[in-house]
Amino acid sequence: MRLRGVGRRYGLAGPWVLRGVDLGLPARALVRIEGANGTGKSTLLRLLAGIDAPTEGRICGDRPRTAYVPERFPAALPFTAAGYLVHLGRIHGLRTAEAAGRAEAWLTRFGAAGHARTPLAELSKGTGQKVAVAQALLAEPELLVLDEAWTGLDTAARDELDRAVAERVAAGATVVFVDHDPRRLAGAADRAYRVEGHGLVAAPLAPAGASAGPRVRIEVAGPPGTSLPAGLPGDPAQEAGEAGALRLTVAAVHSDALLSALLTARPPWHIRRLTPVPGDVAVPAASGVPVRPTAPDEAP
Ligand SMILES: Nc1ncnc2c1ncn2[C@@H]1O[C@H](COP(=O)(O)OP(=O)(O)OP(=O)(O)O)[C@@H](O)[C@H]1O
Repeated sequence: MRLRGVGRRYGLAGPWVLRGVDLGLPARALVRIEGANGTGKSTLLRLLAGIDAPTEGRICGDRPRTAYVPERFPAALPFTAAGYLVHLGRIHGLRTAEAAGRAEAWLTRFGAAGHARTPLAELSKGTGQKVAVAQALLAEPELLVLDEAWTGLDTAARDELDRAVAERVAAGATVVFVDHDPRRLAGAADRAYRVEGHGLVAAPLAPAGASAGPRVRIEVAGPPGTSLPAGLPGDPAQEAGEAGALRLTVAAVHSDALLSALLTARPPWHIRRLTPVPGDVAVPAASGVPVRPTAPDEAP
């Protein structure tokens, strides 16, 4: 999908918010959009998500299966949390039982399973945001558009969303996000753009002075004569490890997806050790990966 010469203004004679925007969205990419307040970030995301149309210009190519987390969640809808997720899952083409299973799984991942039967209107802002994020993730979209989706989430849920984003990208999806925190997924983004002067300009991937985020080292060993699979999540740096092992260094946000890819490779790779890179800030707890590293200095 590609935006060509896209412009958007509100009202017949309103000022242009965006103009002449050209943007291609590659597969398997994490794309950050930044910019000052009111410059048009949400406008751009709504166009990308397909819930708004350009005033001029075109969006070309086949629309990927798309899911979107808006800046404001419409909490007044007459559903329970689980009912809403199943309804959205059905809209995304899932069977009811499958949608219900995914709804339960995502609510559990975000620590909101206890609110499955709570009406949306009675949810706290943070729990409502977990539901908003879950509705987008359960669709396993090819294009995931996140407008300040981390806002209002507790620390554990923010980390979980980081991991879910990395998993989506590892699965080949494109994730486009806006977040007020310049450190959000720093070190993991593949491209960054700033909305400026009604257009898009390339932005540095990690702003000067911002942390590149915690990293982990993973010592792996493959069957003799096997080389590392191509296209691994997080594009890990490689160096020789101990006793014929390979030492991979990757942003911690990609570690779950990387471990999964290695363990499910054919033939599978053996994980010998996982350690945080000294000097980086704390590594988020790994989840959903059927391996526990055995080193005494393993990540928490
Ligand atoms: N539905 C709308 N009708 C009229 N004007 C709108 C509408 N949506 C956005 N705008 C205007 O378009 C401009 C860009 O808004 P937008 O929300 O896209 O910016 P933003 O960069 O996401 O802002 P913020 O950082 O504050 O979230 C603003 O001047 C805003 O008032």
